[in-house]
Amino acid sequence: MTPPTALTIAGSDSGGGAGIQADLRTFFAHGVHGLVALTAVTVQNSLGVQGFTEIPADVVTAQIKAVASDMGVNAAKTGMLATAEIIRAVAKTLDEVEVGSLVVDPVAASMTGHALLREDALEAIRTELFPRATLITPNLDEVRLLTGISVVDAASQRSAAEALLEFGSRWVLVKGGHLVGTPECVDLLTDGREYRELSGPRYETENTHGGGDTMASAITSSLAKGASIPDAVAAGKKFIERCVAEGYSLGAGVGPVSPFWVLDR
Ligand SMILES: Nc1ncnc2c1ncn2[C@@H]1O[C@H](COP(=O)(O)OP(=O)(O)OP(=O)(O)O)[C@@H](O)[C@H]1O
Ligand SMILES: Cc1ncc(COP(=O)(O)O)c(N)n1
Repeated sequence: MTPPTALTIAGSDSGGGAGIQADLRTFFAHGVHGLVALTAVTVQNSLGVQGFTEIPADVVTAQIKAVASDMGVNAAKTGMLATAEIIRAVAKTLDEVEVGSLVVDPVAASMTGHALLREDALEAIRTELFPRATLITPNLDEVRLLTGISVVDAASQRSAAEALLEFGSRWVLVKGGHLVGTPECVDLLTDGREYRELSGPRYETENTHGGGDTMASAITSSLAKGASIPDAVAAGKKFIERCVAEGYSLGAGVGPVSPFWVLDR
């Protein structure tokens, strides 16, 4: 039987733990066929990002059109988009093709603090992509960059989610992984009417590289299969929790989260 399809519009991680590599292994783990529009080639390993080269915007557009026109896209997600020019091209192309739901993970930097977005690009994400998104999934660093709000507790997490909704996405998921010192990892999902706190244990681990990408692509996989946003996010939270719990050391720095546990099911 032909599986559902999900498209990732994102960068490559030579270390294989984040970016399109994380997305493709997550799509595979969900029984979803992964399609790719590559935006950038990064040079990175467990110690960080040494640099990146972006793909020309017209080539990003052509990749999206090629797969959307022929294979169909049940759901799409964006990750590292590198430049304002690529963001504008992606936004325009998404208006011209059918992609079902769109999850925008506003990747601005690697967890090691290296910029993955040129300076003028954040504004383009806010104005060009958020209004087209079914769901946006910022982490707390991205929330601060996008809204100026520092999330320190449940109240500021809620204020930040409300500020983010103003940019025009249907739903916002404010991920709480970076709120250290709490025994639980709480993510807040809202569309401005419904507020759902998704809470789970915080695992003591260094190996969380690719966690954001894996979460967003798990959600995108469920959307590709026809789930609602609340159901897709709840399933994504369960999936990433297990992937964080089973993250492994690789290299001298931060290891990746692991979707390999699905192979034992
Ligand atoms: N130590 C942890 N234990 C359990 N769950 C975690 C942990 N760290 C993050 N998570 C969960 O993983 C998901 C990704 O969260 P996070 O806020 O870390 O995003 P991110 O910064 O985009 O990810 P990363 O930068 O690691 O790729 C969220 O659902 C979060 O609650
Ligand atoms: C190509 C690419 N995309 C996204 C990330 C973010 O992932 P992380 O925050 O885990 O470093 C990354 N490091 N590389």
